[in-house]
Amino acid sequence: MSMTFTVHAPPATENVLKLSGEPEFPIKSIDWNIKNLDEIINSIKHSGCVRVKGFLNADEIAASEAAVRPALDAARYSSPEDPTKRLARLPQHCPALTEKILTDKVYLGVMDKFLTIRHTSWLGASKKFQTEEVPIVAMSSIFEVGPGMHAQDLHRDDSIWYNPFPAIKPEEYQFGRDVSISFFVAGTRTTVANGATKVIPGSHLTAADSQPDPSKVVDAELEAGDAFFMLSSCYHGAGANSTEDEKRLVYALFMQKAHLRQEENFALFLDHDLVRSYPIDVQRRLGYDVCVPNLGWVDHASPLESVLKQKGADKRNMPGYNPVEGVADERAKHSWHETEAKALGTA
Ligand SMILES: O=C(O)CCC(=O)C(=O)O
Ligand SMILES: [Fe+2]
Repeated sequence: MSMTFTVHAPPATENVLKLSGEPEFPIKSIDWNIKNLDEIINSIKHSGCVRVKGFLNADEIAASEAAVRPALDAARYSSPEDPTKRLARLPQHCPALTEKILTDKVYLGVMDKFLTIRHTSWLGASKKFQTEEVPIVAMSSIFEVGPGMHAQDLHRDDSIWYNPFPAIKPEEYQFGRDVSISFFVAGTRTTVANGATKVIPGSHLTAADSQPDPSKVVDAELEAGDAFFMLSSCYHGAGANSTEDEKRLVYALFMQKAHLRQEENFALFLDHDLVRSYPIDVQRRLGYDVCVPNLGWVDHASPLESVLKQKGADKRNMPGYNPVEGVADERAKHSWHETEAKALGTA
């Protein structure tokens, strides 16, 4: 969640956990190139966050910055007290980075593991009806934090979804508890001095309404090109940029469960031709498909078909709301374009 706070966080006691040997909730650093995702997934389950090394190579770091630089330079600070530039719409400002992230096997593998939703219900007494949906993008952001920027208050990015969760022990963590994962990619090196994100590892295990303990804050410093996964229930906040002249550039692309309202309202703003220029699976992840069985439709069809006019893109078994085999209705015998679109004169 993008937040600008004028109230300063209480002074943080940095890295206190490191004083007594191995911290209970370490922020592990894991190579992007790993074959098996378990280490990343288990680290996130346990500590709430993990650093992943080398997500972008030097060329990709430079190309991403070149893509966003004109818009960043044109943006203004909202006030002298807030020397941070924040751009929304990463899919518009930086399509190559957006596509790289949204097709990356590690990114999707982690997101799908924590945020896939499953549901069972019944149609009548005999037809069991099971659905499953992968997560979609929650929000995107490009932020460049300038010298003099104050620290953010510690916060949870997922408070926007009213998710109520009780306090648990690390071994009690169940997939499904979290509704969103925050994901940052460092465009420049992030350090304590230039305001690297401050995180309370392990705070995802505390109850939703519990206060953060600033004495447990750890600095999640990153090299340029590194990425940082963090459960959105983890308390965190930008550090203060106390440098004379360093700007901290970070890209964010968060994911959320697909049945919740998207944090960033892409559909009301992104140009349809821009969205269509992405591979269809990326379009789905951007939220331009229905969440099965039937959430988010337009004209009773997936927006991929009815809005973006991509014939045959509706991935559901049937275009009408009737996803159970053997209970087809009349509409299900035809594709959306053969029926509704013709009637509307849009086919
Ligand atoms: O600047 C950062 O490192 C974190 C920003 C953040 O947490 C937010 O804007 O919600
Ligand atoms: Fe945040």
